[in-house]
Amino acid sequence: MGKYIMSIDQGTTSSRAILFNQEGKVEHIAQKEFTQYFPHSGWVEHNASEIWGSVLSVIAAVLTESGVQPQEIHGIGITNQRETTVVWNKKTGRPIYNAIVWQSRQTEEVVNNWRSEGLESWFQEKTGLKCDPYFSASKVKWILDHVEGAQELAERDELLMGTIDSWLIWKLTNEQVHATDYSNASRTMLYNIHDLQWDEEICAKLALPLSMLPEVKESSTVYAQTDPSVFFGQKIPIGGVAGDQQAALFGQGCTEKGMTKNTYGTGCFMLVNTGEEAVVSENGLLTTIAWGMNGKVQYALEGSVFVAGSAIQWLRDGLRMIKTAKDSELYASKVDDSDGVYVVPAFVGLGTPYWDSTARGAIFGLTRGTTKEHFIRATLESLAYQTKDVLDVMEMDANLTVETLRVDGGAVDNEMLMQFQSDLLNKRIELATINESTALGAAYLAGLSTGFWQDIETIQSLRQIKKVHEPRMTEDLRQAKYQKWQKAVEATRVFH
Ligand SMILES: Nc1ncnc2c1ncn2[C@@H]1O[C@H](COP(=O)(O)OP(=O)(O)O)[C@@H](O)[C@H]1O
Ligand SMILES: O=P(O)(O)OC[C@H](O)CO
Repeated sequence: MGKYIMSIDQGTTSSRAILFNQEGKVEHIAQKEFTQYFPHSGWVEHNASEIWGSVLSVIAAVLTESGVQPQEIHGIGITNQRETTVVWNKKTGRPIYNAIVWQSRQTEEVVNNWRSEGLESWFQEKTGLKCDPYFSASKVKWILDHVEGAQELAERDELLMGTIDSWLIWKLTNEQVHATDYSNASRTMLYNIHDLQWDEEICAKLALPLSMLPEVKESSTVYAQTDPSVFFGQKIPIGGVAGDQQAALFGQGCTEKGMTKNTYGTGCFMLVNTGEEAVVSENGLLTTIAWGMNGKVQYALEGSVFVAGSAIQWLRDGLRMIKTAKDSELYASKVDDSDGVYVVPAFVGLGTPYWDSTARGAIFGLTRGTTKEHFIRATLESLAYQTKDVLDVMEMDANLTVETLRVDGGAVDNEMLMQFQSDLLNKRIELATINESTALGAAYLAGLSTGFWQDIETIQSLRQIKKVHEPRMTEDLRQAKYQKWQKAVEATRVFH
């Protein structure tokens, strides 16, 4: 048995390869950023070949830098930015257009047409998703409509499509295997999450030949062996695949119904495990597949905050108020509160529960006494307020009370923010020793299918808690602060 599981974490701005040992600890990490293309306002694209190059280079780097031999890798887990869509030519193996990224709004018109045809609930009932450019369906449609000859090639069975996991599996197997997992399929808006099949009616509506779509497999199963010509002379099983937020849910050990995690990265993504029930949301949450394993599928409800850590980047790069994201805590801790200042960072609209793409950022409550410290604190607090917006509707829709929120992502090292989060939610906040929940989740999925770890109980026993925050705020203060936030959001939304 090999000594390590390698996770390939293909994110929106960088690719990472991480080696985990049998205790679930990080042995080594290599990371590489790649180019973001913004061809027009609101468009975001990636070069899928460059992504593949970045993945190969981090695999090489993690092995060279750690001195681990390729034959010591027991299995590979893949986790990825979700929804981002690649269409490639089966014969040449080359993408016919850039990958259209989940953040891109270039397919707004496609989606508007569907909305005006009244198809929103039709899509939602089948896929659990909102009719939005965020998901893959409008992206693949756009590529087929805009790339010359693409529709004909698709009909001649010469094109394949996939999310980034599929693209990487295809490349790692030297263009032999075209597959994806349940969690990624459930973000395409093409997959029927109840029947567990590509939805033929949706594909017909989009004129999308079913032959373009990958085979959907369990998240923890052996997909294929890597081809020795691409993976350093070795055949290594690809044993686990999941979209990054679902992988983080698994990595956080949220394997039982009601367990919830929130990831504080560029945006925030909160998922609650709803077990074998696909709960339908009344409040703008998405119903999605958490993972499929051992012949069963588990579902989750998901809420998204579009701007979270990126608001801190804005303080750093746009306003130049801080030099590093970490400095935000230093300044914010110099004051007891934001002195009535509220920042609503709706830079690209608002996600759950508002789904208001027209809203833009706003600041309230400024006085002559407002200082930089108050402003920074208010911006940090906005991450916590937006998280409360999501958690409140999540508890309502899932009909449960979340006792503990498990957190991960770049911003959780900020103790001021995490304490404020605990105070505002009136809940216990838990940080695990390993903050790499996404990569860890993919490693666990791969390790379970390849016998590196025996069962879910084994991996649960590996989880160690680094820090806990307990609520300390009075109920009156909590309510007063949150009501003010709600007013700020309301006011933001009427400004156009
Ligand atoms: N100490 C901190 N306080 C607040 N935000 C932070 C802190 N450290 C990092 N961040 C934010 O976290 C984000 C990076 O987290 P990460 O999980 O790597 O994001 P992603 O995976 O979305 O790229 C950045 O947006 C950064 O501004
Ligand atoms: O790559 P990340 O961490 O920004 O995650 C992106 C999400 O999967 C989008 O749905």
